[in-house]
Amino acid sequence: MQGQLQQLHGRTARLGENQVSQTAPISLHKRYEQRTASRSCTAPKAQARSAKAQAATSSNSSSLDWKRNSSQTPIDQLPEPDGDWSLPFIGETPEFKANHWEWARKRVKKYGPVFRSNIFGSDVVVVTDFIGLQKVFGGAHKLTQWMTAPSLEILCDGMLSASKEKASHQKQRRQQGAAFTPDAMDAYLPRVVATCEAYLQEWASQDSVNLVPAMGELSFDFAEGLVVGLGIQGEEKRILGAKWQEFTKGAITFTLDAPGTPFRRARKAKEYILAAIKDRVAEKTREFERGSVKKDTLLSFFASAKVDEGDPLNEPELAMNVLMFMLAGSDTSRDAHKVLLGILPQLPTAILDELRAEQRRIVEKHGPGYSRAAMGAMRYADALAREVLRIWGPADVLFRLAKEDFELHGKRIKKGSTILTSMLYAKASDPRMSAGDHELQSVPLHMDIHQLQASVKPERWLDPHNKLDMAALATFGMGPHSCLGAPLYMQEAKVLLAMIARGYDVSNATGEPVDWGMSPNAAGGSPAADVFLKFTPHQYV
Ligand code: HEM
Repeated sequence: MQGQLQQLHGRTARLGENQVSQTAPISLHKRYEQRTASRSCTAPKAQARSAKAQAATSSNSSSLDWKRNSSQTPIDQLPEPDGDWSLPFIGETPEFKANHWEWARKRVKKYGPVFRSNIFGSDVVVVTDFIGLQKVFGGAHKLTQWMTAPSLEILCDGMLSASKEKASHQKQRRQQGAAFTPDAMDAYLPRVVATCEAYLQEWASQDSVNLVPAMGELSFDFAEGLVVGLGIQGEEKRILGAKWQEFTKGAITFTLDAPGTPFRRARKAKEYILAAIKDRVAEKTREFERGSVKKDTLLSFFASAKVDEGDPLNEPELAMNVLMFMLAGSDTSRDAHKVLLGILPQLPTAILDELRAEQRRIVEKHGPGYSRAAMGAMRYADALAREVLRIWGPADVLFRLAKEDFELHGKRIKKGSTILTSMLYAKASDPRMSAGDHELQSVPLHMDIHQLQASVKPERWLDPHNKLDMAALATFGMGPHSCLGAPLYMQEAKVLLAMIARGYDVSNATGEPVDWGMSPNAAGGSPAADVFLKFTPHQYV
């Protein structure tokens, strides 16, 4: 399901109709060479330079700050960003897709933290640090406008345009936000627990589990079950899952609506899915009419918020919202769970020991169940899940449109420019994490998934001096459009980690260390080849 709702839940997005993002996969050997290229010791000078350059940087969402022009020079006298957008169509896409870090690193060194490029057939202004992200995302609806691929807009029947204007977006967010409150999270918890239990038991009964397809099934189950709660099983579920794949594969593509095109297949798949959820939506509408609504799914919380706002319940519109929630929550979660579970066999023993020790303390205090209090006490599991998202999070790029001319790092971003925010490079160069090596080697040590001993440090999230919040992950976006589903993903991740820590050993049945590829969304995929895990029951807690 590579073609996901890229802008709603931010993976490497492809822009509209002239998006040709596939490049030839590079060989494993080549990938290794690129990864290790110029990996040398960190220069203290570079460290100091980097820390100084970003001393004022904070990614805390509370400090999201924007000002149209922070320089002394009038905007129309500022220079435009440097860079190369002379190559039309393919532009720098192959280099970007092959190795996002290296592509950004070279250009930041040459042009500074904001430069221009041509990616996926569009001229873009690239923003690569947290100062820039704060301005671009914090300035939503004023300096910048949310954007997505035309194919997706059409498939969602124009509903995504609500995200573009302040008033409609705020209203939409209020209503959608009702599905992610702490009370809503409590309502979903039993289903999350039951789903994780069932999958872990099933995986333990198998000789080995193919990581990526298994996480695809799990995430689809989470998405379908928590959003709409169809309660389907067997063949019916298999067909719906297949239709879902067709829909998401064709959601970001050329808008050519002809027989056999991905867009036509996606449109047909969408109609099938909407028909499948129609009855459940109608049932929910009747519950409202009877005044006996059972709040147990995202749909029910969202519909209640609409009623509270005095909006009449319209079944087709509810169904489209269900589709959007599922779209937002499935592939991103699959990719995040894939890394969370895939790295377990390679994690330093001390981390696994601490995870189990925390679960022992929690069970002693709260009992074996998964209550709100028990979930709240899982601070180490929470920190580990964040750390994995930080290192190899699904969203490494988001796009925005400049609504008006504004200044960034002394450059003029012109109204109408497409802005590509590199969340991956912003994290790589985050002075709270990087020792400066992001300037010297393509993958900085603090984000190197192939060197977990050095990169994974859950404790950095537990030290209040670091002042890290979810925005520091960048992977959930920042500012007014930031991910509403983050608490739901974190709940799933914590339950999975807790159950594994209490009762399973996870080993790599492939026999070789996992090759995660060049970056989370690099051409060639991540992981670069099938990974098989073995789940062995072991009563630790
Ligand atoms: C690891 C999992 C996830 C990741 C990495 C992720 C990432 C993101 C990102 C980056 C955005 C911001 C997009 C932008 O600014 O253009 C976003 C928005 C959103 N996400 Fe997620 N997401 C995840 C899971 C979920 C889940 C499980 C749901 C719900 C079922 C969800 C619902 C949403 C919604 C509704 C928005 C739109 C917010 C708005 O525009 O106001 N996400 N997500």
